[in-house]
Amino acid sequence: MDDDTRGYLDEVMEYLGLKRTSPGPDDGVVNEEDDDECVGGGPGNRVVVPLDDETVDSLPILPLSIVRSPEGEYKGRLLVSHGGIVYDVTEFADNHPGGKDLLMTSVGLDLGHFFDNYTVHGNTDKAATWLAGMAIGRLTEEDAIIARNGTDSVMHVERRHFWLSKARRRVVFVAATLPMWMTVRSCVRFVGWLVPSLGRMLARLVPVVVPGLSQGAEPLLVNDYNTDGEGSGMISDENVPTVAIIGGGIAGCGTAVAATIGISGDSLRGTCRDFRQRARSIGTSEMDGPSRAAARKVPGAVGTLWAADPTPYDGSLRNVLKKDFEIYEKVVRFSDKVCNLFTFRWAPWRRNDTPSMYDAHTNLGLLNPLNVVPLYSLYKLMGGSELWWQVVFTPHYTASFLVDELRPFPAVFGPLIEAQIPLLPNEENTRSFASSRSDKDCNITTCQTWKDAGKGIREVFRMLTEDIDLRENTRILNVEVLPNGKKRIRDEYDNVMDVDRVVFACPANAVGNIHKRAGWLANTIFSTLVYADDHHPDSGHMHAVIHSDGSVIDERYRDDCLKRASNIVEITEKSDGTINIENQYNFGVQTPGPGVYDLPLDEKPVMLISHALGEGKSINEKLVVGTANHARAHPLYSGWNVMAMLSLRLVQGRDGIYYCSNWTTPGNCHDMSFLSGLVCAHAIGAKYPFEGDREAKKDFHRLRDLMGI
Ligand code: HEM
Repeated sequence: MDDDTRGYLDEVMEYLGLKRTSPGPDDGVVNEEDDDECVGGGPGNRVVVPLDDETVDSLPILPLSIVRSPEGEYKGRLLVSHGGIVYDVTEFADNHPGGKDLLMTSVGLDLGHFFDNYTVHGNTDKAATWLAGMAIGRLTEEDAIIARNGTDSVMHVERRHFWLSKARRRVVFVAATLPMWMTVRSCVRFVGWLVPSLGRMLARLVPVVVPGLSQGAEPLLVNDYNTDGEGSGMISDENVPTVAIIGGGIAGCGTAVAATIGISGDSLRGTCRDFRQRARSIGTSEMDGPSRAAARKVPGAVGTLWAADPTPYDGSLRNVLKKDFEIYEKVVRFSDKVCNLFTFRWAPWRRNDTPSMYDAHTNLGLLNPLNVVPLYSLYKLMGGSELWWQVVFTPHYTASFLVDELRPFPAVFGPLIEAQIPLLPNEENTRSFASSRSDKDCNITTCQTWKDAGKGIREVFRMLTEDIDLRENTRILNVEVLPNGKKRIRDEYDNVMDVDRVVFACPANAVGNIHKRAGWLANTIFSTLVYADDHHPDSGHMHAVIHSDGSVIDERYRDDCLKRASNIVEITEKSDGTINIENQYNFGVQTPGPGVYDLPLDEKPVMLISHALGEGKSINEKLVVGTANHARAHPLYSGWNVMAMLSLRLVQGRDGIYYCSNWTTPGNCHDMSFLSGLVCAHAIGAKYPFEGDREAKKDFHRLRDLMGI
């Protein structure tokens, strides 16, 4: 890799918040230092707790059976082990930045597996030093090995689902009562419209939030902050209304931009404070470029597929698995018809509406059974083969969502995703044409804007965070509601700030430990959300390697793929009979920054982000720029998550606290997350900033409807 390319990759890495690190467990990087242990403190380091020999020797030896007590609790204490030392994490559980639910997953188990797969723990020395203060005993050498070897992803997933199923039992109850609460809210709003003071009083009596009327759920108005008493609308600097946004991903930026740009005159104005928990979410790896190739090496499904190109050719999987493609097409058509029926797409006033990701769950769409019936079940019911699902559907969309468990995706998802990242390309969802760069170019309709993404991402982030008091890499410890209605925010450096509204734009589990008084209902919702890592915590799709080693692509397709594919997916059968989905994001095509985009195709440097390398493959360590970890980045689009997302309206705005982010939307895309931020800002009093675009505004209102605010 030449210096320019390395410099550019470094810049992209820094910008995306990715780290130059040691790799994850299964990422195939040939790295002599892989086994070296170092104390937590650098990005991606293994977590080694700083306990000296004397302290370790003074710890009592405990039998493994104590750590591994049923459900992990020993006499009400939560115990874990790590490197042969036993830690009591009972008090820490309520302060764990990743949330109590995730920590509970590890109780009774060894932390090595968790720290390897949630590499955030090695980014600083916090986890290591905090653990040091919690050591209470040690295991014998044999027990330490048993503990480590006995903690794997199977055990992890089992435990995680034990806690998830507890939350699910509760959320079913909440979701079942949702229609009743929605009726109550509407009645109270109607009363509030007639007699505002009576509406406010009633809103205080019901246990769910009524937008605009419950305490804290009213929009902030400039006049409330008018200090000169003359009604001139002037705001003094001290008295300006403030909003704290916790989480600096695309959703947090959405709130920020609307709260600063979209607000003028008659509504909220003023500073907006963004506590960036991490600089991770902006521009992560969901970018889709012009097209995507897949080479499959699984018996019965040998062939290739240019996903955006329907043209039949010898060896195309469209021919090899023709029957399954036809079945899938029928499923999509069926789902489309049912969804259209519920969403009134057939009605004259909706005929010109553009397709929308938000439609499915709005208005009567809520009653559509395909919101909860999985697409997979319909496909299987209609005779589709497991092979096609594993070799075509899952890899194709894993490359988009970085979620390799797609069976829970609801059937409404079929037509929605076909409109955007089609497996069944046609004239409406794909354009195929000769571009100035290649006569073979195929473009997926939604993906053309990415051509300038390298430059664009920087510019977009700068613009979104303009005029904002930005605190990067600052953890928020606590949000407390004060008697005067203000929210007091305390960060890890003991800074304290009182604000009028708070917007959480971070992963669901993390909210609970920051907002300790969120209440039973909110906590039930936070606990229900299921993410990709809850199914496959150690799969290669949680760990990315950024590099320029083109040899990882089968040489038969290498040149073509590097020039024109946004993703390259290779599916192989592993020696244990399971299927491996290797995914390379081709950054050379996806986010070619200034100076790279315009290069002739055969002069472009190789810029790849690899996931789940196939057996026997490796990446030359010298060509590696860094790694990334996707834990807690990708919620699943599942019936459970839809239930939680729809129920969230019952707590949105309580005490002036709102929630946005991917888990508050039906799906997992940057545009939805961004819009969720705008929706929260709007509930707080900001105007929708893109008034001119009618279709976009319709989607904004659809998402408002879904989020219930
Ligand atoms: C009991 C031992 C654990 C300790 C001492 C611990 C400690 C920490 C610390 C210090 C952080 C913040 C890191 C930073 O700011 O640099 C963190 C974040 C996190 N932890 Fe843990 N952790 C533990 C267990 C777990 C487990 C078992 C999981 C997953 C199953 C987990 C998942 C997470 C996640 C996802 C975050 C990131 C939260 C966010 O940024 O939104 N942790 N943990």
